[in-house]
Amino acid sequence: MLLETRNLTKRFGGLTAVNGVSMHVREGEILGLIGPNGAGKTTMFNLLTGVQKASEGSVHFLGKEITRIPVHSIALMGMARTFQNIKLFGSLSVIDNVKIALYPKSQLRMLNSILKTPKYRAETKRIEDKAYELLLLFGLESKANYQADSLPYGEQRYLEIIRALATEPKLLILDEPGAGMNGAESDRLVEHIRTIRKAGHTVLLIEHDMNVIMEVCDRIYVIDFGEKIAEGVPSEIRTHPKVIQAYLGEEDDDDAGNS
Ligand SMILES: Nc1ncnc2c1ncn2[C@@H]1O[C@H](COP(=O)(O)OP(=O)(O)OP(=O)(O)O)[C@@H](O)[C@H]1O
Repeated sequence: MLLETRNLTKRFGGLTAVNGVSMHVREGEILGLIGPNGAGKTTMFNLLTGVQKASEGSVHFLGKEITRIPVHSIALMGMARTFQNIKLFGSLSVIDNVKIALYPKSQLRMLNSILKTPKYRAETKRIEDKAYELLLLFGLESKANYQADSLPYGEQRYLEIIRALATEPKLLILDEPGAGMNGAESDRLVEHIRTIRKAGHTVLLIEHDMNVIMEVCDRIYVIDFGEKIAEGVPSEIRTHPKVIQAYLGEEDDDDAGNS
């Protein structure tokens, strides 16, 4: 098992944001975690990535308990994430944004770079090729030399995913990747996530948007009021009475808010 939570619980004072959630992610799958507004998705995400610490229960990654491990150590173990807010180097080119993410794994050393040794040149070429290969996955290769913040919103979010992939993570966690995208952008997102899976990556997708999740996930967990209310393949989730109830309840809330 790549990632596993056992009875994970997080309390904020009197409020239990996540309540005894057990879930697992298998290698090579695309797993979805969904739930209506305030269900506890962000809190789950923070517990998995180490940003917040559990009140009870545990998180295991690659067979090791990581419940109390600092966030940067978890990242070094191979858990990569994207952020809800775009965090690119906006004034740099698209390809330089990818290259920066590739450097920590590269063999470049200061001396090699000063002396411009053959090893340095070979490694620079390897990074350039790898960066193009990643851009190609998302159809961004023709925009490699554009300034990153000149890209449309959806493509900036794709670039964020590419940067996370560049670190060659064992697990990629995408936090609401479809948020703020228009219909065409989120359709392309679905295609790109499928491409990532074909390339052998394991993805945990945390989303509010049911459509994106239903299109790409192998399995789905649904939480509501901090508790797991359903798990299964998309067809099971789509027709699950508790899921329908949770999302319909949300629509009712929205109606009430709008009237
Ligand atoms: N730091 C915090 N202190 C107190 N309460 C919190 C904190 N973080 C989250 N909560 C509460 O925990 C519950 C779950 O919130 P969370 O943000 O995890 O839900 P969510 O599913 O991500 O919601 P959304 O889709 O609206 O972002 C909510 O009632 C929220 O108000």
